[in-house]
Amino acid sequence: MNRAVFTSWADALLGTDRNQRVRMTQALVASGIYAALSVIVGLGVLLGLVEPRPAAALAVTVLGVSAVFLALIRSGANLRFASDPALTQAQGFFCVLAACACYVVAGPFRGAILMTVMIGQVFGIFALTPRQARRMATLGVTALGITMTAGAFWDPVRFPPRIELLNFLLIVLMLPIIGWLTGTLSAIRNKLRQQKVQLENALQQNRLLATQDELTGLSNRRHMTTLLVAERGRQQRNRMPISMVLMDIDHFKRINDGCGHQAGDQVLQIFADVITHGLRTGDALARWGGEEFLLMLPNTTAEDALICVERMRGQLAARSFEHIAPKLTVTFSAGIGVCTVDDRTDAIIERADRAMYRAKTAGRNRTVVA
Ligand SMILES: Nc1nc2c(ncn2[C@@H]2O[C@H](COP(=O)(O)OP(=O)(O)OP(=O)(O)O)[C@@H](O)[C@H]2O)c(=O)[nH]1
Repeated sequence: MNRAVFTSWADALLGTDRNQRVRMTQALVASGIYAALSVIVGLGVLLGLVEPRPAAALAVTVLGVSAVFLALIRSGANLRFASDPALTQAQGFFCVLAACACYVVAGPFRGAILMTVMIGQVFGIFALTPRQARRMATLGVTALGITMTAGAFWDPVRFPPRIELLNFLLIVLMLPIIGWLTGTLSAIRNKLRQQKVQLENALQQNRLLATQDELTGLSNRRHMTTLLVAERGRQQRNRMPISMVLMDIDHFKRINDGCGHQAGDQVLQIFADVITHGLRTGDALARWGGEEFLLMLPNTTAEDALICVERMRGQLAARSFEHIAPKLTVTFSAGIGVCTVDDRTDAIIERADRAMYRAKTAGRNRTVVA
């Protein structure tokens, strides 16, 4: 069978969702084990060791219930059980009941049936918490204990008490050990999952730090350089001017010295917030240095950039800084450089920088076009 045909068959049988495929595969393996068990019990019938009617009833019930589990998972109905979507607890509970019934039906080879309960426990590794694994082991010991005691009490010929006692001791020894192993493995699995989430978060944080300024959340200088290169690439096609605006907060040192470094930080954050809110899609603002910001306005002439910057000046003037320090006002000086297709980016930023310094020397709180 070629690969594409195999994949489409696998998709039809298991579904396409990754988690559901895992659950479906596990339920199919469990069904396979029940089917194999039914065949072995059937052989017991052929060999005259097992009664045919109870064996048939057991096989039909076990395979029927397995089919129900498969249908629940394949249809997605299992997802309604948010705490255990793999239905592991229900399947484990059913496995214990099936093993008890099989133990009664199996006749002289019932000792071997005890292994099926253990297999049921091992399936718990995939989904049970350590507590649930212990509970499942306790359920197995209790249910089989009751079955063996009842057999020895009511039918001591078929269930000789001494053999039942030995079988029970075997179960008492094995199930708690498997339960403990299952619980330990499941704890390791949960820890690995937590570590994976922590690693993903740390990676995401690293990615942000590589492109963002931590204080203001704006693009950092490095990221802005990447954005500039990309925009210059687009400009080669659309041949529109790009305005570069350097903005510098006025007398920022006084704010730091008079109100404290923390107040200075807050002013930087508010400044970034006000300017960001005045941007169109495609515009970009970066923290270029300490209290210096670079604004990139694609497809924008110097006249339009000036209008835009003066609008931002008005928005900043309207913003209150009283909660940081009484009577505190914040202004900025800006220089605009316009970049055409043939200009070098760094030359235009330098030109905007010189224009910004002219705005400073001319009295601050103004914009100068280079
Ligand atoms: N709070 C705070 N201050 C910063 C940060 N980065 C740079 N600064 C300060 O920003 C101040 C910049 O001061 P100057 O370059 O002298 O300029 P200025 O006081 O703004 O004066 P003009 O630019 O001439 O209007 C310095 O005191 C820096 O320490 C920061 O992240 N947080």
